[in-house]
Amino acid sequence: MATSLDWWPSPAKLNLFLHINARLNNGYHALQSVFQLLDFGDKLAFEVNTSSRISMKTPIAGVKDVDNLIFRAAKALQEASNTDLGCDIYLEKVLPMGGGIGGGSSNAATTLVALNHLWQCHLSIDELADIGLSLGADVPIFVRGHSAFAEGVGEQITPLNLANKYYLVVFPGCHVSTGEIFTHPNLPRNTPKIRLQDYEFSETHNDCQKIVCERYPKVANLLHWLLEYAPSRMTGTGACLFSVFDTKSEAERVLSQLPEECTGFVAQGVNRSPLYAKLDEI
Ligand SMILES: C[C@@](CO)(OP(=O)(O)O)[C@H](O)COP(=O)(O)OP(=O)(O)OC[C@H]1O[C@@H](n2ccc(N)nc2=O)[C@H](O)[C@@H]1O
Ligand SMILES: Nc1ncnc2c1ncn2[C@@H]1O[C@H](COP(=O)(O)OP(=O)(O)O)[C@@H](O)[C@H]1O
Repeated sequence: MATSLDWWPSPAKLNLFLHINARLNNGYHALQSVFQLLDFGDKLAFEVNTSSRISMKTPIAGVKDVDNLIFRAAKALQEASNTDLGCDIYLEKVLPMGGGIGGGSSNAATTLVALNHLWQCHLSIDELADIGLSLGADVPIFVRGHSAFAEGVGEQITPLNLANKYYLVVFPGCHVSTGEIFTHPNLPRNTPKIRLQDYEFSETHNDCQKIVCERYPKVANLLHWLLEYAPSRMTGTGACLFSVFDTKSEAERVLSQLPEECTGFVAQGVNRSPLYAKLDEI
């Protein structure tokens, strides 16, 4: 690995709630959710070359480079901007994959925003968000870089200023496929829409949680355990769970007592993505 790489943050998100309002004709589902960005995540570094070659220097085990959302994002930007430039890409992965904390989508967004700057493509945020949506429903949120209320399949976004709570995020040690949950016959699919101004954590829920708990006892047991300490819920389609705290020390105390088979981290909720704090520094 090169000696001094310039790292770009790729933060995690939580779905503080997830209501499924309808099944759409294309098989997707209309949702409402609050996306809370966190001050914790993966890191990416890019070394620009003039050969137009895009190369993953730190491949992800089990994910082919052509399927890696980072590679796909770089390729999509190369095509959209007509640049002749390429890059070597380094990834420091800390977020569990398929955990509902958006690691892959965030990696794609960081790649789009960083390379737009490094390749001097001058695409607007709207253009980057459109490219992002073609890669995954959650990518536009990370491109726009603000905690948000989301509707539709996640593309209708209203930025939000949320209280900067501390979150204990726990990975129960099992992966849940998003497709598996959305195709389940018993998934609730007609939760009435709420108005953004009526949003309160305690008045909302995650429509995927019951099915995931039924199919994955590890998730159910861990949720039961966490609820003894703090308000707790599943994020996205799982399998990660989170608990909400007012102070970092309370969250860290519960982290230190986690059952052995789980891993977790404590992060603060942030309204603005650390990705944009990095851009500001440049
Ligand atoms: C529901 C969320 C909330 O954050 O779950 P997580 O993936 O984070 O757990 C996401 O929007 C997920 O987005 P993403 O993970 O990009 O999903 P995609 O790859 O686009 O879709 C995987 C599959 O899930 C189903 N799907 C996904 C999103 C959606 N709004 N309706 C769906 O029915 C479709 O069957 C699709 O084929
Ligand atoms: N750079 C990447 N990081 C994580 N996952 C990726 C990446 N590229 C492709 N994937 C694929 O996307 C899937 C979902 O990943 P991720 O976004 O981390 O989970 P989730 O959508 O549940 O939050 C992974 O299981 C993996 O197969």
